[in-house]
Amino acid sequence: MTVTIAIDGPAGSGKSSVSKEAARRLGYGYLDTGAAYRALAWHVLDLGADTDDQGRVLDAAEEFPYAISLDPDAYWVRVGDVDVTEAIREPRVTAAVSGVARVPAVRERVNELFRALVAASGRPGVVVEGRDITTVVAPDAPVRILLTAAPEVRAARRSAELHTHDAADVAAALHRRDAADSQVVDFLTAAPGVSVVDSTDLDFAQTVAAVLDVVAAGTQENHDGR
Ligand SMILES: Nc1ncnc2c1ncn2[C@@H]1O[C@H](COP(=O)(O)OP(=O)(O)OP(=O)(O)O)[C@@H](O)[C@H]1O
Ligand SMILES: Nc1ccn([C@@H]2O[C@H](COP(=O)(O)O)[C@@H](O)[C@H]2O)c(=O)n1
Repeated sequence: MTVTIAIDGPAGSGKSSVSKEAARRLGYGYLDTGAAYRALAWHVLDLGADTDDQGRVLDAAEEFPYAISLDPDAYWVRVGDVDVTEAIREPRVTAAVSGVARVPAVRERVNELFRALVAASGRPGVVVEGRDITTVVAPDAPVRILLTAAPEVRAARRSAELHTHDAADVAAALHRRDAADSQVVDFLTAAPGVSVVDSTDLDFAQTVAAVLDVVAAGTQENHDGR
């Protein structure tokens, strides 16, 4: 059976970069669940529809030819024949994604897809990151982590990444998205049994090491049957 390492957290907390590196070190797959919501938002926009129109979003989700790589060294995302790996990070998609993610029937569909992708991964384990992995997608995972950092630190990291954009605009967009997303799922407080890794005062390497420590403890505990 494939081991699931579940990691949740707010925008810019380091989920993707830290999960990808942890997956490499463990020899596991890496599943970015936010990419499915982003790709669906891209698809709805590509169809010329409004991402706030729940009926159109659901229709689009039913005809959604989505594919994603679970290889942490060869990451790609596709909708049909189109490689959308870069396009789903564009600000217009980021601004629209919360509208798509708040449709309950869409969430049920993609959650089934995530579980199927993990089961079919052919890897000993998969690091799955998102917002509701520890609570909804894989509440029974042997390792569940809430990766967090102070809001101003997350905003600064994201704006260092998007250095062509105004820092205040980047911070405002990040906080707006967290506010919208947290109305749908709670990724700001750890559910019972979920370990918190706070990277506010950690650099990237220290954060990866902290996550791997939790993984080692959790998988050992599971192995011992505790
Ligand atoms: N501990 C850390 N110290 C310094 N920089 C970090 C740390 N963790 C992550 N970063 C950097 O912060 C930025 C945001 O990280 P990342 O994209 O992984 O966050 P995320 O939680 O996946 O965000 P989103 O949910 O918006 O996709 C990246 O540039 C990443 O390299
Ligand atoms: N498990 C998840 C993962 C993501 N979302 C939504 O997708 C958006 C993009 O996620 P990123 O991790 O790529 O930033 C995010 O803002 C959420 O709206 C989700 O609902 N559940």
